[in-house]
Amino acid sequence: MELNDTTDYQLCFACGQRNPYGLKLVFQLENDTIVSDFRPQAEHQGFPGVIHGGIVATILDEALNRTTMLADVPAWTMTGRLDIRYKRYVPYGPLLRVRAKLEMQRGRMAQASGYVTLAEDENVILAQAHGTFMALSPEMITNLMHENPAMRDFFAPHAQKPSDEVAL
Ligand SMILES: CCCCCCCCCCCCCC(=O)SCCNC(=O)CCNC(=O)[C@H](O)C(C)(C)COP(=O)(O)OP(=O)(O)OC[C@H]1O[C@@H](n2cnc3c(N)ncnc32)[C@H](O)[C@@H]1OP(=O)(O)O
Repeated sequence: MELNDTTDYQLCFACGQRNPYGLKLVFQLENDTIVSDFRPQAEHQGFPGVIHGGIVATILDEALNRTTMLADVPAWTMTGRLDIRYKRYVPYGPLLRVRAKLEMQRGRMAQASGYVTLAEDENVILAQAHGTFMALSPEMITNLMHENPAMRDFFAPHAQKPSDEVAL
């Protein structure tokens, strides 16, 4: 199962390795959870020494989103709802870890939860989140593949063969 974009797109703000302004997160599967370590840069601060809450939200959003790849029917999803509790300020300096798990999937909807912690001690929970995610519609996937042929492999389980493709 491919958790990271290896196509020539790679512009996602959170995970795109070609996005010069992005966070360049790389995800791994670990015991049914999605994990990524992240070392914030100076530009990710809000208050001095404090990582901006929007950056923390992005990390959680992206990790929770990835858990839908662990569903019985893996799917790429859009975030419908994201609830975050910022428990402690996220410090600029130490390596951080985000870990997320799939809570449930029903039809096109999935729910997931996760944490941002210090990488060296996952007992130090800095922020936690719960979210609802909706599988991309077949029409949206077809459009994405039409506009970005490299995504065909990425979405292969859902892909229509070229001969099936409807004129857009
Ligand atoms: C090569 C590939 C590379 C890929 C790039 C790398 C990966 C990048 C990954 C990036 C990841 C980045 C992540 C991002 O940044 S994703 C971007 C941020 N999110 C969005 O832009 C989403 C915008 N909203 C929508 O598109 C639609 O509203 C969605 C898709 C969410 C639903 O619209 P849809 O038309 O599908 O459904 P419906 O409206 O008919 O509703 C049907 C039912 O579904 C349930 N429901 C619906 N909404 C919610 C909700 N909010 N909470 C709870 N439940 C919800 C509810 O039961 C509802 O029934 P009812 O209650 O109405 O009766």
